[in-house]
Amino acid sequence: MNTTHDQHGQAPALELEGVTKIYGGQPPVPALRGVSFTVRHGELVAIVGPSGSGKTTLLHVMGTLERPTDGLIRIDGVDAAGLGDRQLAALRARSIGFIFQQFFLAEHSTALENVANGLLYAGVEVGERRRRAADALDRVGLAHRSDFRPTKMSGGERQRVAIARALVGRPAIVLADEPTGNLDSTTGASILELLRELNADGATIIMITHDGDLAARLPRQLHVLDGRIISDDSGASFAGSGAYSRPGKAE
Ligand SMILES: Nc1ncnc2c1ncn2[C@@H]1O[C@H](COP(=O)(O)OP(=O)(O)OP(=O)(O)O)[C@@H](O)[C@H]1O
Repeated sequence: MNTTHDQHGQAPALELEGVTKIYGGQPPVPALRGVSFTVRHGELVAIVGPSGSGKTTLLHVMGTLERPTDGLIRIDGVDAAGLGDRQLAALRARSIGFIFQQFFLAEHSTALENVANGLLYAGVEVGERRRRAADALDRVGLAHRSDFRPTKMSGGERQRVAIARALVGRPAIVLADEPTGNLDSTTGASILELLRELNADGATIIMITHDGDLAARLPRQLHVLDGRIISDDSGASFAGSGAYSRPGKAE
């Protein structure tokens, strides 16, 4: 596959071409069956499908947490298949931010320490890590909670800390796995709005969800069924104000 650079010579944030994933066993389970798509810098994309359709497998493969059985993955123009495990871990630390339904915060560390730890493997010295973490907490509206531990925070606040941690290294892509799944609908809506604001500010975000209504609120939806992308809908109308609409951005 040849990387398609845009008019500024920039490679896409993420490219998948003919990706398959077959889990071994008797019988083998084909979880992904020839998945191809491109996500450009600055996009906000939902990957939506029912339980068992392959979303989690796709997230793991996009995030280089698992290698595909076949096919190509490029992160910011870098071919993941050509990298050994240590180089892949370095690419992941530099280029990918993760947000999970269960937050996965260190309970005994403060919000600031949790976010600063997002830079542990990026070769940034400790003072700078803390400065950038404070900035990231400010971006998610939690500057006043820097010294709180997650145990003293609401679910929505915990997810904001996790989002700050994912964004603190300014990765090429942020992968969010059901980020509102553990939250009530009002808090979930505010987290979705935050993701839209961060995207309007330049972050490239891919959100996995089983919730079609949630997906419909993002500018592009990739529908997954039985390990295949069955549709790629761009330019859907926004349920919100439209302030973050990016007409012509998603192709
Ligand atoms: N480690 C594994 N070993 C064997 N089969 C697996 C494994 N992980 C997932 N599968 C199978 O691969 C298919 C896709 O699973 P996957 O978890 O990716 O779907 P999903 O869309 O994320 O589902 P959910 O929304 O329920 O989490 C399913 O048939 C599942 O049973």
